[in-house]
Amino acid sequence: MLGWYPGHMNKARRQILEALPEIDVVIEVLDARLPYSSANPMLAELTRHKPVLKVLSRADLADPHETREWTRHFDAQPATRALAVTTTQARDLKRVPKLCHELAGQVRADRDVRVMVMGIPNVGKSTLINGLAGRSIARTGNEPAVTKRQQKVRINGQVALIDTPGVLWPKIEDQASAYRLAASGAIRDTAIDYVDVAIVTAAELAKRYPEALSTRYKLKELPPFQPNPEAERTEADGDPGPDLLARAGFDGQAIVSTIAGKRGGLRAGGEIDLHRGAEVLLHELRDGKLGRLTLETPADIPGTEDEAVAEASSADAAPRASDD
Ligand SMILES: Nc1nc2c(ncn2[C@@H]2O[C@H](COP(=O)(O)OP(=O)(O)OP(=O)(O)O)[C@@H](O)[C@H]2O)c(=O)[nH]1
Repeated sequence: MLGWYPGHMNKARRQILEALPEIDVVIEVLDARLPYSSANPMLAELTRHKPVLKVLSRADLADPHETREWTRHFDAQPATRALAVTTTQARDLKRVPKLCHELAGQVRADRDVRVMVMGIPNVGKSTLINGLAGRSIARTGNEPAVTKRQQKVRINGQVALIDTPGVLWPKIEDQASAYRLAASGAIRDTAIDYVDVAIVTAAELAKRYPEALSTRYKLKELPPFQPNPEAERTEADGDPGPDLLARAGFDGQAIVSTIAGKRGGLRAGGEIDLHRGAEVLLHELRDGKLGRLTLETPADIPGTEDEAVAEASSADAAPRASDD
């Protein structure tokens, strides 16, 4: 999966290491809907543990309660502050220079605090740089990368910002993260089977936000279970494997199937086009049409005590997707 990234990894590492002596504070842009999975696991090591401002972008699409949990979680870490923003809104960015100053500390009182923005593709880095600069200096959207020399721009409040972001690869070594990244649109739709992503996401949403799902798609009754051929698949070709998918099986597939049935995916002869259901669910989720949702909480971070508790309680409770 995602053979694209390793080649870019070295380039990203080189670019960051070159800029590093210049940098006092790192701004790490994360997606507020998946702040764990949209992080790069090597960032702290790569930047030699420089102070970091975690900017949680797309706060407009995330669950405000969970966003508060995440900012609290990050604020409790050493040399770390967090700020949730709608990156496209300049007024949300006003606190950034002050927070960078606080993170840089006294030693930098004699000159500008030097800051570099880093993060995975499409997370909002350029939007943040342009918003902070008050003009368009970094490319946004899907324009191809053009190599150019990094320059510093002075932004409000004695902060000098490197105009080119450090593009890091996303964390893909863990299955749950890969699915969440795919659900959010952060990794290409061709990277993991599209229908699988929708099935796992539907089951997750049924656990975390059953009302949002049932309201949007009027899920009163689920269709009878259809065996999911995808769940039979064995782990191969670096595929994230069937575990999460198999677990998501019943509820996830039933939901995607119901959505397909209601939104133009019912074929002649009564056959259901799951791809259609997947398309509707994933597009609408990404567009915020299901409301403000967060796909993971600090308790979902693997290896935390909280995670063990969360796993146990979700296995006990395991609310059915038909909850209305
Ligand atoms: N709804 C919403 N959309 C945002 C937000 N921040 C960025 N976007 C959108 O997300 C898309 C990607 O933003 P970019 O700033 O280009 O992301 P990037 O990290 O620079 O992307 P790459 O150049 O691929 O590395 C754009 O369409 C932005 O308008 C936000 O806070 N809320």
